[in-house]
Amino acid sequence: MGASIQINGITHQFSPKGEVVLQDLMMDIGAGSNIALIGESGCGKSTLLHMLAGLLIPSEGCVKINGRQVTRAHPEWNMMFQRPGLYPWLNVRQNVALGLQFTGQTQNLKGRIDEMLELVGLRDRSEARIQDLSGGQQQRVALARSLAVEPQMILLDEPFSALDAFTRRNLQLEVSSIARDKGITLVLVTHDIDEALNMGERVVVMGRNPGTFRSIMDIDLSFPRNPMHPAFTEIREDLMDRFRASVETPADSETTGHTSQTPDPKEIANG
Ligand SMILES: Nc1ncnc2c1ncn2[C@@H]1O[C@H](COP(=O)(O)OP(=O)(O)OP(=O)(O)O)[C@@H](O)[C@H]1O
Repeated sequence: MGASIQINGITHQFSPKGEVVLQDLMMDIGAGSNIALIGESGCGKSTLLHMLAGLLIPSEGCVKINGRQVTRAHPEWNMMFQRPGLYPWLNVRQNVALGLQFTGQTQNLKGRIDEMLELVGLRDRSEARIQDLSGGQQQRVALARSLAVEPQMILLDEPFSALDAFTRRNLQLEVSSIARDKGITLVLVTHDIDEALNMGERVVVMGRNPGTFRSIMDIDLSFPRNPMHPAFTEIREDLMDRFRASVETPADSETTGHTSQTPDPKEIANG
C-alpha cells in the first residue's frame, strides 16, 4: 500500500537570515499516486524532495506521511538519485540485497532478490560486477534494491537524466508501471517535460524566488503514454506555457497559492 503525503504549509530558509527557498507549499498526494515536479533550476524541487524523505526538516510547516509528521528518514520511503549509488566491490545480487539486509528482512533472501531482478529485467546479470553494467542497467539495479524492501513511496531526483533517450524512455515507462501495479506512491523531480508527462498522473510546476507551486495539472491520459499522440502534444504545449510563465512571472507578482486545472479527459492510444 502506498503512502499518502501531506505537504502542510511548508516555508523554508536554510539559515535564519537567508533567502526564503520555499514558501507556503500546500498539497495532498494520494496513496499510490504518481506526481512529477518540474520547475526552473533552483526553485527548490530537490529541497522539497529531501523533506518528503525526512532528510531535511522545514523551517515552518511539516510533511505528514500517512497522517504522521515526518521527523526523520524511513526505510520504506526510498530515494533514487541521478547516480545509482551502488557499491562497485559488490556484485549485482549483493547490491540488491543491501536494503533487505539493512532492514533485517533476510528471510528467503535469494528468492526475493531473484524476483526483483526478474522485475527489472536483470535476472541473467545477477552475478555481474557493477562496473560491467551500462548506466541504464545500473539504475535498474538501484531500482531493484529500492523495490525489494516493498517501499510505500519512491522519491526520484532526476534518476534518468544521465541516460540515453531510448533507455531513459524505457525506464520511465517501466518504473511508472511498476509503481502503479504495486500501488507505490511516486514523486519524481525532473527538468524534462516529456518525462513528467510519461510518468506523472499529476504534474506540478514550481516557480522560484521563492519556490512556490505555480500550477498543478492533472494529466488525464492513459498509460503507457505516447509522446507522438496529438493529445500528449496538446498537453505538452499547455505545460510548456505554464513552465514559461513560471520562469517569466516573478512569484511575488501573483498569488503564490496553487491553481488547479484538469484538461478534458483524452484517451491516448498506445502506438
Ligand atoms: N544546503 C543548502 N544550504 C543553503 N542553500 C541551499 C542548500 N541546498 C540548496 N540551497 C539553495 O536552495 C535553492 C533551491 O535548491 P534546490 O537544489 O532545491 O533546487 P532545484 O529546483 O532542485 O534545482 P536543480 O533543478 O538545479 O537541481 C537554491 O537557491 C540553492 O542554492
